[in-house]
Amino acid sequence: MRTDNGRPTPLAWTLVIPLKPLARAKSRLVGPFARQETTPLRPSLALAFAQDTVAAVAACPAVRDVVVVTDDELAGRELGALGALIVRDEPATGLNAALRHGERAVRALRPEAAVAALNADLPALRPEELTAVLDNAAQFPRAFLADAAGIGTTLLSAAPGTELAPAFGGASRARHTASGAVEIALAGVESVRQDVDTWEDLEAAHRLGLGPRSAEMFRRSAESPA
Ligand SMILES: Nc1nc2c(ncn2[C@@H]2O[C@H](COP(=O)(O)OP(=O)(O)OP(=O)(O)O)[C@@H](O)[C@H]2O)c(=O)[nH]1
Ligand SMILES: C=C(OP(=O)(O)O)C(=O)O
Repeated sequence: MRTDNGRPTPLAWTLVIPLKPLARAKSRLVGPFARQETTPLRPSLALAFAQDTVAAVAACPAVRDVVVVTDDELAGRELGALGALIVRDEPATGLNAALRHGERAVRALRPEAAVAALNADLPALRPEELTAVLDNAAQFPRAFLADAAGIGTTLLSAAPGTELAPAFGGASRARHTASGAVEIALAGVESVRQDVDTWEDLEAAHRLGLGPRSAEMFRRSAESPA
């Protein structure tokens, strides 16, 4: 479809964001608080990352709906308060099953939706960089963005009428390429690539500029006694 000025009509996207139960999330995130085995900081960091991710997605003009697939009660409440629609992780059989379930829920509600899966651990995410990625993705039936490490994936998109066919987890960049998805080759979208699994990732996201909730949790974590 084209607008009066001849440009293609921008797609209205629905983003599907998967989130593990917070108590099990971010198991590789070992920082200055590492020896505090029972620390509540790791789940709180995971929640803060998800809140900053969802807030940035909700502020992106290309996005119509944000769907979070999670069984976590607290996260469901907090992310719902930011405008996300919460879908229970009914399959409860891992990340890709959760994404397929979220995609089915979206397509039942909006059969013509353009859908993109996005990780919940992008605490430096900037709406304008997400817009650039989605505008680029709109040219292809399926597209993906590699993570900052160049091994994984932070976003996978599917045009209306195309299945997402997610293959996230570990070295998913190669799997998404092999599946026929087009790799998005954009510069200047570091905030969409910078997922946080380790403390070093969190420091890298801090250098890019963390969202407010993650910045506060980063400060508290860094000050916490080892
Ligand atoms: N709903 C749902 N989301 C998941 C599941 N597994 C992972 N995720 C989410 O998928 C994204 C990438 O997950 P991972 O890197 O595998 O898990 P993580 O908790 O972020 O980190 P690790 O514990 O270090 O693996 C994050 O947004 C997770 O919360 C799952 O089984 N169900
Ligand atoms: C799930 C993924 O991310 P990570 O395991 O790096 O969090 C992925 O890149 O497919």
